Amino acid sequence: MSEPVIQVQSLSFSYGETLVLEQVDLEVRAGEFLGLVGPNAGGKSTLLKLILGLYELQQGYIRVLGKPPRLAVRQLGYVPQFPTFPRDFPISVEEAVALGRIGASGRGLWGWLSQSDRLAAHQALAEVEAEDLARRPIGRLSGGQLQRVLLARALVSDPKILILDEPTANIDQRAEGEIFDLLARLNQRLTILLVSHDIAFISGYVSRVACLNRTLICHETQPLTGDLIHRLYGGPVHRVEHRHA
Ligand SMILES: Nc1ncnc2c1ncn2[C@@H]1O[C@H](COP(=O)(O)OP(=O)(O)OP(=O)(O)O)[C@@H](O)[C@H]1O
Repeated sequence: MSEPVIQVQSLSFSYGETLVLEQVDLEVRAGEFLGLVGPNAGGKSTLLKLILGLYELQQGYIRVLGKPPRLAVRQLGYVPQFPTFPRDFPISVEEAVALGRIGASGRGLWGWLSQSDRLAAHQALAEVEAEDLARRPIGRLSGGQLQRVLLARALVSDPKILILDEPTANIDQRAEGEIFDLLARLNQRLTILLVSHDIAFISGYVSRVACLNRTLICHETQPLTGDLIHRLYGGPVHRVEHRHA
């Protein structure tokens, strides 16, 4: 079995008085394509942000590539649920993608783009089949095109793990299929952790599904059953046995 690249143990997290993650254990192994599913407000984005080192750990243990999250962040590519720049930001696609590299390198956001930044941006855009968009203003993209560009921005720093939060929430089914075909290809060289609401759709692509509704409800390799989905979205929340391949 391949080595674990993300290890989460006994993780609990609260916003003020509100407990949103309780005793979560999760392991992602090198080469996996793990789908993290669950109802709204189940804590999925919070778990991703803890893995990315964006939030301070309160209780429990996280290691990413064997290191505390903040020390591993440059080896992670992140596609957030909502882009962090406004759509009318006056920059080109090429510049927006290259900014992903500047963030990862620790240089200031407004450092000049070097020739190698531009080259890396073009390579990342080629990898997501969007090189033709390089000169386009970032505000003039369709939802599907913007998602590709955000994916290129996550790839530009040459990460080992790709983390995506609902990457296809606002695009049509055809564009969604194209993005997932692309992710399946990227999974040949990268570990992927992806949050989604759509269990039925992602189960055709992912190698494993973990279900989160405050606690980790399942950690499956088998197809999801109606009973499990009921427990996840409808019934009372309790932990069930984790099963590994
Ligand atoms: N910065 C914050 N401050 C306070 N509460 C927050 C914050 N971020 C999230 N929450 C709350 O924590 C809970 C879990 O939110 P989170 O975004 O992690 O869930 P999610 O499973 O990703 O939801 P969704 O599927 O709707 O995106 C929700 O009740 C949310 O309102």
